[in-house]
Amino acid sequence: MSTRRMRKKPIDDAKTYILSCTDKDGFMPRFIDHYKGRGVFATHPIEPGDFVLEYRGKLLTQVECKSRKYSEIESTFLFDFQWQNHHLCLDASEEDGSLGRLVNDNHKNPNCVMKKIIVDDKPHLCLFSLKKIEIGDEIDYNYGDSKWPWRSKLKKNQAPAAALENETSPVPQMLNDGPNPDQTCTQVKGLQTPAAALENETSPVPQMLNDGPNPDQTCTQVKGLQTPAAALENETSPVPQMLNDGPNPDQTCTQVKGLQTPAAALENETSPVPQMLNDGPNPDQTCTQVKGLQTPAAALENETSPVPQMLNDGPNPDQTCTQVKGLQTPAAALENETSPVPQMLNDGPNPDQTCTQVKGLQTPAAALENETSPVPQMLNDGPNPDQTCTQVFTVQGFSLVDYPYSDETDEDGMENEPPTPHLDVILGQNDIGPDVSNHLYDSDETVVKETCDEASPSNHSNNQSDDELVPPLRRTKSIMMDRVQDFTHSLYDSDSPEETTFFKPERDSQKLRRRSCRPEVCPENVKTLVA
Ligand SMILES: C[S@@+](CC[C@H](N)C(=O)[O-])C[C@H]1O[C@@H](n2cnc3c(N)ncnc32)[C@H](O)[C@@H]1O
Repeated sequence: MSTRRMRKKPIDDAKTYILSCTDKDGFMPRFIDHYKGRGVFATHPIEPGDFVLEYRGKLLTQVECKSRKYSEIESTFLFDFQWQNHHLCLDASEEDGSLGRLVNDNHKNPNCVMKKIIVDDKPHLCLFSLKKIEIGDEIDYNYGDSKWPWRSKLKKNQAPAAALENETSPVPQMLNDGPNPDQTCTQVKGLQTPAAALENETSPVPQMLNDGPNPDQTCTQVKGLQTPAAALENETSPVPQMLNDGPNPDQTCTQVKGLQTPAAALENETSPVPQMLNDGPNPDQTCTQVKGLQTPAAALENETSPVPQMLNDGPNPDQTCTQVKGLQTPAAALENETSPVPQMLNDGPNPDQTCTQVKGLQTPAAALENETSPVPQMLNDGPNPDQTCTQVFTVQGFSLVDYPYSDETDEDGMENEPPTPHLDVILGQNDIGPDVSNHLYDSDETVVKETCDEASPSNHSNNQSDDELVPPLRRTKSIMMDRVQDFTHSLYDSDSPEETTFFKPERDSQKLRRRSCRPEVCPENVKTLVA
């Protein structure tokens, strides 16, 4: 008799983890180097087509996303995509301990691809493997058609200066821990449904290790998103107004206020885009972290450190003690072998912290700042393509450093090439691996069928075309979801050809920044903090 365990359908697997708001077992974050930062590595073999990780974060409208101010580093955690004619952004800039956000870019030979998965009428971004992934392999995927600085070999022998960046940088975000209450409404609900419970029976994901999101916050959000009452309220809008009540008053009052400035309010009146305005960064989180990042000691260390490689594998201990413990200590590694839920041991952010930051992000001062920014902060149009290209290269400042691990050869001619047309990306994608659809599974069930009710208000798209809402350049930078369909359409059809996802280019800063050790990934910081 065969003892072979039946393989769970990848799509169901994905849903399980989406609903439980946990990461799958079999992956570990590890510090790679000062340029690449952390990466995610397989600790178990992965079959082609397998669900890998969710790219978790806060689901925002692009309008809201643009109204927020992100640091350069934060910006690299923004993932724009389209869904049902809505232009959304997954903001994974908060260090919530999830692994999906730590997966690095590989545009040449990625082993994973991002897909949209709809659960409870809400889109999620998930990585699926394109090929067999062995233990020890780094998980990666193509960030999209963009001249990401690390793809080019540029100036050499210029030492990066993270310390300088720390002095001037507006609060890198990757420090805090604990699940973001904004994110998990649906997930929390999902955790408690019988269906989820059943699914979890076959899942190796224990659910109860963390405190989880604040139920009050979550309920409100879920209400906002899903009750018929909310739909009624939106009589003038074809799209449900997913305006939640905002965060716990202790936390992000200012931010919520900031989000609801008259301009935003006007926008909301006419915008067909669901207003998934959640409450931004958790105020609790970043104060300590920021402190941790900006202490003179840390700065000095960054300046003088000869870049030790591989000493640690995770975030700055100052920030995420619990998280680091859970995720990254050797003990945690062992734990990971037996426990698939390394993420949820901590207890969320401290409400005291980021009020100031949040304020700073949203106050009129921030708006003024935007006025002087070379990057237009407009509602739907995003940056001018030209500006953006420059921005990608100059704002991030990567071009200043010798990126020793560039995966681009000089022959690639990336340096002087204009942004690759979208079509090239699609074609390029065909090269990234074999068609693995046969290895997946054959399911008649699609995520969309399962969760997207035709009558759902969220399906009432406006007449505006994508072109009107999304600037062409963004498209050129997008990760085309549909290219994934080559091998995944047999799985589900949650993507429509026009739907795209892509990371945002850096938008806010005008300065050339240099960077080396990002504090949250600096081994020396970890050492110091651990000591
Ligand atoms: C979404 S984050 C990925 C996690 C990141 N490595 C970290 O430690 O937080 C994107 C950032 O990772 C780095 N990165 C991603 N892919 C890279 C690559 N192929 N080479 C070098 N750096 C990369 C860049 O700094 C980029 O801004």
